[in-house]
Amino acid sequence: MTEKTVSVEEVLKHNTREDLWIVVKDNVFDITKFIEAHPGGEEVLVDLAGQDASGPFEDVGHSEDAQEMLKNFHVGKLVKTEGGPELPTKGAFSDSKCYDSSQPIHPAMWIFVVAMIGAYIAFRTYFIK
Ligand code: HEM
Repeated sequence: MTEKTVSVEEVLKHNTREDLWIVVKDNVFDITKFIEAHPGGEEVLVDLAGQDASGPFEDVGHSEDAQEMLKNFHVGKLVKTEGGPELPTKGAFSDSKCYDSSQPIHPAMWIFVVAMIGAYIAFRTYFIK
């Protein structure tokens, strides 16, 4: 039996929470029914709907169980046509909603820390006799 093939155009259509396909390493998966059960949360998957999720999937360092699980949702092999549309991709952690440890701490965080220290000193000064 030959494996089913899926075009980029087809994947692009399944880009909503109610109808959610993603691509991992040139294989297409229909994960609509899985998103609620995903241990990493729904949003990261919805954010990648109709896209190539290979980068983020790899970055998380999913277990073998997770890779096995993927097979249950297999639709077919992705076929790209020359000159055709490209699948959007988040590439790596830094573009997705996943935490990116390579980014420096946001300046607003420092303001918050300084404000908390200031509040603590004020509290000690005025309320503790
Ligand atoms: C449809 C494909 C996916 C499947 C079947 C899947 C499955 C799983 C499973 C079973 C876990 C539990 C830990 C483990 O066994 O590795 C997990 C955790 C996680 N997944 Fe996925 N995942 C998928 C796609 C993604 C994508 C595209 C992202 C994007 C960033 C993602 C982000 C995460 C995160 C952040 C965790 C860690 C949750 C935690 O430990 O708190 N997953 N996933």
